[in-house]
Amino acid sequence: MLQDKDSASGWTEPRATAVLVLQDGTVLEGFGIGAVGEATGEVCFNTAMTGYQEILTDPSYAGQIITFTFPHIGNVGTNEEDIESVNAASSSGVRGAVMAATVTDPSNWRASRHLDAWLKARNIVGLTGIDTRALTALIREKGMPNAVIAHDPNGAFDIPALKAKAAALPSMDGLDLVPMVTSAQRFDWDESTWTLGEGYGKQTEFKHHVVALDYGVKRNILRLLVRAGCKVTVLPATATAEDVLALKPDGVFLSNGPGDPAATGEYAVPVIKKVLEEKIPTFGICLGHQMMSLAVGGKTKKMHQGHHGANHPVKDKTTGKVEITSMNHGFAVDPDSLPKNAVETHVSLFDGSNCGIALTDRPAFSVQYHPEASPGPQDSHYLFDRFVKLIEDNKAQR
Ligand SMILES: NC(=O)CC[C@H](N)C(=O)O
Repeated sequence: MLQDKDSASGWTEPRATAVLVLQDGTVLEGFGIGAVGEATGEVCFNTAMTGYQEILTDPSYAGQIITFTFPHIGNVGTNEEDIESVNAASSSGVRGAVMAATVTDPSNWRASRHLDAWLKARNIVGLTGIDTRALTALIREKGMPNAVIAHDPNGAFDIPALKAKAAALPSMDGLDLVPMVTSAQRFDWDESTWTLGEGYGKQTEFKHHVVALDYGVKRNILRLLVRAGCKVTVLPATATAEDVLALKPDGVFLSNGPGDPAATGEYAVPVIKKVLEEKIPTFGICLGHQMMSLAVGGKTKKMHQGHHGANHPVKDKTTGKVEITSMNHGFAVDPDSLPKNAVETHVSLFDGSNCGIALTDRPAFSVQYHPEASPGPQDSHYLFDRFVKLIEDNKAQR
């Protein structure tokens, strides 16, 4: 895509204004959108056909560049509501966005901003106009590569330097990225600060108090906990077991988040172990699920291409029901590593990987997927009721 004038016809091929340079030296040239500059990360593909704004604000994507397999991204613009990060810290998630088609002007009654301006404001470097099918095929074959994404309106790229930079990036294996996105301090989640949808009316009376350990929590999880009747206190990922217990919670929620669960587990697992020892009802999602598994002695492993999409069928082995779920994970719990007191409750019908556990000797369970993300659309919301039931049963026993 170099600028090259054909003097006979006067035709000019446009100059590339953005590039994606993979660790293996592959260079993909296209057009820049969003933030100008360079960003680095692990490239994963997301197959969701809707929800790009939720995806781009999910703190679990910290340290990653997303390539969308759906070609038309951005055509409904962006709005003030479909945001999953909960504060300034957690909004520094995804590093880059790769899209097939040129982003058109927004056409939607909810749109308040063009994706271009919105990406700029969130410091996300974007690239359009590349063959995302080929990139996805490459990821399927070779696994998720590290890469540098660069956007320069003048198209001046030092390709050898970018290649060297991409090749030198550390693997996601072993990276604790939670400090980038966790809340700096404790706060009580207040629904009224957000524009609420139907059924999400402001709660003024709460039946239960839940402490949410924030490893990069998504907003809709907090909203659904509130809708289920819980007052939610959010604690930073570095909170100690004493910090949690001092609040005398009826339940503890372990959030989703970025990076390698084993790395974050170094400081989070002792806290989770203590919470489980105290028999406090506990519910974990995604990174929370992985770290609950680590806390009972299980192991996690890096996946080849991960699961990122909104059409993943999961079977609840306790009811036999299949739900269509949203997923975003690059690590998975090894079911063979689980101890006897951790029963596998959910499995992926795509590849049989573990999607959930329940403890037999503690009021605790967790899932690998995102029950709050509603692709089913509400197939998995029952998990929030399951959590509240655990809390209620636990209260009744005391
Ligand atoms: N969404 C998440 O919580 C992701 C968990 C973890 N970072 C993974 O990639 O597997």
